[in-house]
Amino acid sequence: MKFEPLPLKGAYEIHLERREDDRGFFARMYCDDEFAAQGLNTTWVQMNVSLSREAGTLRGMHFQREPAAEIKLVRCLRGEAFDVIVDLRAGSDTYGQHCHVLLDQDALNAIYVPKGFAHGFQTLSDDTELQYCHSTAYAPGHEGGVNPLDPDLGIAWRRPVTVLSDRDQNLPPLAECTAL
Ligand SMILES: Cc1cn([C@H]2C[C@H](O)[C@@H](COP(=O)(O)OP(=O)(O)O[C@H]3O[C@@H](C)C(=O)[C@@H](O)[C@H]3O)O2)c(=O)[nH]c1=O
Repeated sequence: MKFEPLPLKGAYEIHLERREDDRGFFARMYCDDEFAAQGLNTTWVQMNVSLSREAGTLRGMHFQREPAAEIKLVRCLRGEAFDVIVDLRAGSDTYGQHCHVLLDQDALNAIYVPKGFAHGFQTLSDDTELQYCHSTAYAPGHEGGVNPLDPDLGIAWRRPVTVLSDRDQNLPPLAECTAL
């Protein structure tokens, strides 16, 4: 596995390494030892999958507050997604800034999202499936979000938004979010 730091401190793009042979390939998706050596989380309590049928679907920007703040490890199992994180950490030099990774079934990559970030994505192909590992259990009472279309965030979504849940349409702008 290769850990490539993203512009926002603590976040990484992770590249799985293929061992190719005439049958196909083998790759390690997660490794306690390698994550620990990078100082990353090694305790995952929930694994989720989502399928978005229509290209252009947008989900986000989501987070959970303490005491349920979570770290996420996100991969694309099918299709392609423009995956974005926003730094909402109190006192962070990069508060309010975002960065992205193109998650792609063929690229065999993943994004590591530290605590204190909002996360979201837009699908770039039909029937895109994302898999998440979470460090903390789902806690609806501690969920929060920031509006993915807020001009103050300035996220250049890759295509017209085709599907956005009612909840996500009504998320508050960055200016109304309190730091995490
Ligand atoms: C996130 C989650 C949702 N649910 C339920 C609640 C609801 O009935 C249904 C769909 O939930 P949502 O509308 O919140 O799904 P979705 O909008 O896909 O939420 C996800 O968005 C991306 C961007 C993330 O980063 C994830 O952590 C998660 O917040 O699934 C669970 O049972 N467990 C969970 O862990």
